Amino acid sequence: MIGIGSGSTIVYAVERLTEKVANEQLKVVCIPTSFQAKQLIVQHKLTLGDLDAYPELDLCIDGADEVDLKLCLIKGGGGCLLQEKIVASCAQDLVIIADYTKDSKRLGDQYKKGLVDMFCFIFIASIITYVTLVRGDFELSHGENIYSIVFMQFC
Ligand SMILES: O=C[C@H](O)[C@H](O)[C@H](O)COP(=O)(O)O
Repeated sequence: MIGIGSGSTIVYAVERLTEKVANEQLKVVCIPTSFQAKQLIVQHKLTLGDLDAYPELDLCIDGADEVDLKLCLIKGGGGCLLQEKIVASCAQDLVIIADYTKDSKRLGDQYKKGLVDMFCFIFIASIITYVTLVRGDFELSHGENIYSIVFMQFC
């Protein structure tokens, strides 16, 4: 069981993994850290899994946005903030692949962006609480990534 990270660097690792799986007839299940990682796994015809079925991973491979002298990292520049940390936390080992462009004396010297992960279910739960308290009853419906709130009554 291997966690597969996101970004541009991980693509090389997935290509190599695909060759190894084919050449050595390995049985490997890949758990994605993002939608991009899921697509990468599917494109390479690797076996796709998830944490529900495989909560314990042998390894997780990922990239990084910046790496300092003590090997501390900035990650998540591609927006895979929470999911990649959850997948990595389920793995016995985490392998980070980074080239010299990610090298930094002090974190933040190179990578200056700040990102916030907004998880729909948390967002929606907050809206439900707020709206119930302030505005009264409503109906909530949702599709894959689309949420809509129909208010039954306005105060
Ligand atoms: O959210 C994205 C992930 O943390 C990536 O691993 C990180 O941004 C590095 O991506 P790249 O290999 O494209 O530099």
